Amino acid sequence: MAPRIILLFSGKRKSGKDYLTDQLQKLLGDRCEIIKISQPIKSHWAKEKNLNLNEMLSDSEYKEQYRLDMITWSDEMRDQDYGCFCREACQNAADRPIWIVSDIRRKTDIQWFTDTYPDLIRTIRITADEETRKKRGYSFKEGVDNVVSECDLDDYTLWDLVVENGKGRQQLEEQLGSILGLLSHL
Ligand SMILES: Nc1ncnc2c1ncn2[C@@H]1O[C@H](COP(=O)(O)OP(=O)(O)OP(=O)(O)O)[C@@H](O)[C@H]1O
Ligand SMILES: C[C@@](O)(CCOP(=O)(O)O)CC(=O)O
Repeated sequence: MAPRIILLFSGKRKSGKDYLTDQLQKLLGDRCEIIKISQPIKSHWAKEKNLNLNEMLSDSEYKEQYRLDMITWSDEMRDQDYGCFCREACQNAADRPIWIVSDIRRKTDIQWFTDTYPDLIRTIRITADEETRKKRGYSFKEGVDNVVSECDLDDYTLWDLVVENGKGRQQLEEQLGSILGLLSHL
């Protein structure tokens, strides 16, 4: 079964992309599949450097030591083929009607999904104020927080939905309800 809808989630570090997409998955159960574009990047890096892949995929501090190197390496790969990680992540995804891509970071990510799955794409931006993100473990890092990886979608305005997940956030049920609204035609 090919996906019937693909939700693309974007947001700055510690805005809550993994948190909200995990909660959404709990609600949707086996109707949905979470896809991470960073999965093939982290897998490659974990193999190369003999690292703990599960820790790399979690929200722990562990992955932060390697973020800068992973950005540099993955951008070199994208320069040759901007869709390489999107494609690999989707190839490994289960056949489920709803795909949730939890880490859209670049305009080229949106372009690849829109070109590959026309009409199925909905884009969601998660926002959170800096103070809240800092409480969740964010601290500014040169070469990480001021480069394309974090900033390319700052000036993107065509979101289907923006979900506030900082100080002004609604209850979780309301946040999830607004996202479910994008699936109402299914
Ligand atoms: N609405 C929320 N309520 C409670 N805790 C939250 C909420 N949103 C996020 N968090 C917590 O904040 C931390 C960071 O969130 P999360 O890992 O989802 O961010 P992220 O955007 O995926 O970050 P990164 O880009 O660094 O992977 C996690 O420990 C998560 O549980
Ligand atoms: C290297 C990178 O994929 C790390 C993403 O880690 P995370 O989604 O923040 O867990 C970021 C990027 O692709 O620019």
